[in-house]
Amino acid sequence: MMDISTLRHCGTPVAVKTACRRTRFPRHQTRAILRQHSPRPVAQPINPPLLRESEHLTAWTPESWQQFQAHQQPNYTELQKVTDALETISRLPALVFAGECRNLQSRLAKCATGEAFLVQGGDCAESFSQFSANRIRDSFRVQLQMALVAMFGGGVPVVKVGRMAGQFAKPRSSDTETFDGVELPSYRGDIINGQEFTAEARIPDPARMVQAYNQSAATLNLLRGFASGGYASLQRVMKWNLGFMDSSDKGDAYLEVAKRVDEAIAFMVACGLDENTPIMNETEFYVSHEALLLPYEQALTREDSTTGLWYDCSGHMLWCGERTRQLDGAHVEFMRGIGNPIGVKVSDKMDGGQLVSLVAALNPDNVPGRLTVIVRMGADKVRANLPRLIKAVRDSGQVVTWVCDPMHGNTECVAGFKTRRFERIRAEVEAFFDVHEELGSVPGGIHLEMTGDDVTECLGGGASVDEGDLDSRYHTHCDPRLNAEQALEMAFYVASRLAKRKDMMCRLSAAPAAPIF
Ligand SMILES: O=C[C@H](O)[C@H](O)COP(=O)(O)O
Ligand SMILES: C=C(OP(=O)(O)O)C(=O)O
Repeated sequence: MMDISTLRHCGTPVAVKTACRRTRFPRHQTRAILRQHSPRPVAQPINPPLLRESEHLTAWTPESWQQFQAHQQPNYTELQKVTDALETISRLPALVFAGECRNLQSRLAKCATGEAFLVQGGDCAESFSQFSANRIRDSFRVQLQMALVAMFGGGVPVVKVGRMAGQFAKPRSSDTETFDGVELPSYRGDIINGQEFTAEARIPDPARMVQAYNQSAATLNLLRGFASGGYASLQRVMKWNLGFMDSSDKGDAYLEVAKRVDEAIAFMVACGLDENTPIMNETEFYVSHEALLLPYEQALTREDSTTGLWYDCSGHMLWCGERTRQLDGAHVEFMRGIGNPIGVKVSDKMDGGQLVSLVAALNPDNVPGRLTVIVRMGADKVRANLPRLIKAVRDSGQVVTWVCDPMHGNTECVAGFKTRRFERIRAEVEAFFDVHEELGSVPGGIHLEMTGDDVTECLGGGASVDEGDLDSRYHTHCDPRLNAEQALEMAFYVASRLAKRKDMMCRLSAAPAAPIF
């Protein structure tokens, strides 16, 4: 894999140019590589005025967010019940360990440099009614398949992070929903209120936080079992295919990859590889969710006895949504103080200066892997808007992991259903890779709303879900998810782009080094 150290063999910018010419790189890619690797001032301090703007972010405690405006929070009416639920949760065990969060952060640092790739996916909104071991298994299984496809095809390690075991709270565009002339408070996720369209269900119920905690604990328990108990063993890759994909194109394509992996493993075993090593039988799987419901997140924030840092132990990675990422808001205040790796969602509404300020507030020590910027702009907007964000962050010397969420900017309403077209989703991923290729920056991962179920929520793809199919298996509690086949199709596309990137880097590193003198 090409990284800065391999490029050093190419020597000066002139030598890089020569190497690029020898390997017949298109001119724009040569320019991009030069930009990436020519000497540049070491991390400049962020604009002083921006630093001054965020000076209020100094003393942090797990509850300091309460002094700032918190958007998208429920209006609980029974305050004693809120206190009781939060007290209960704060006495319950942490769901994740700080050491696991640190491991994930080091993996995400590799995604920032192109030495690994993040595949983050799962439900838009986990729900109490659809909670089942089979669903957890199927979601985990399709994420394993995607990782295998991306790793085998793209030649990079894949970091697997589920939107699972805590993805219960939803930010909404409007506080109310109207149906048949009846207006009710919006559904905000099962951790807050019920999806049924009745006045009673829509009342925020604090006891739901305890139920969400319990469901997260059970989900995580099962995921840990699958990850380390043999289910994820590389010798089972042929068995990961989901039954309903047996006769599909993508299912067949997956089996082809699995067969080749199987053959490669047989060869390595013949060479003396020990089949019983953990690397063959276990996998790392992390969980993440949007840290939206701040009282719940605070109740799970614990001091790590090893480092003295505070970790939000509700999940390994937490992110701040597009609607709650205000620099002077409560969510940013909360997120800046936790030790977990964190993410921030960013649309085309973000400008370069704002992003630089936000990154500085959330990752003032510029720690690689600490901050993932999850870009969600819509297929049409990425080419026009992402370059200025990448350049602003790069010029300020900040290190972030760039990830593409091709779901949230591509939602539309068709035949009364919120849906997304696979072709638009893929177009956004394509634009994301293209922009990074042009700028010489690193596409670090993908973030998807997806499920292991055979749902019909997103249109198109090889599975050819069309408008008439939407109402047949539309089960999401909030936004439309890719079904297993569509998710796998996306993994094949990502693998092709990773392979292209790797090939580009290899050709460059293989070019004869220019003479040093
Ligand atoms: O998942 C993201 C948001 O919660 C969701 O897109 C909001 O949907 P809305 O615009 O229908 O409120
Ligand atoms: C609400 C979400 O995304 P965004 O903040 O990007 O709208 C989400 O990922 O669930």
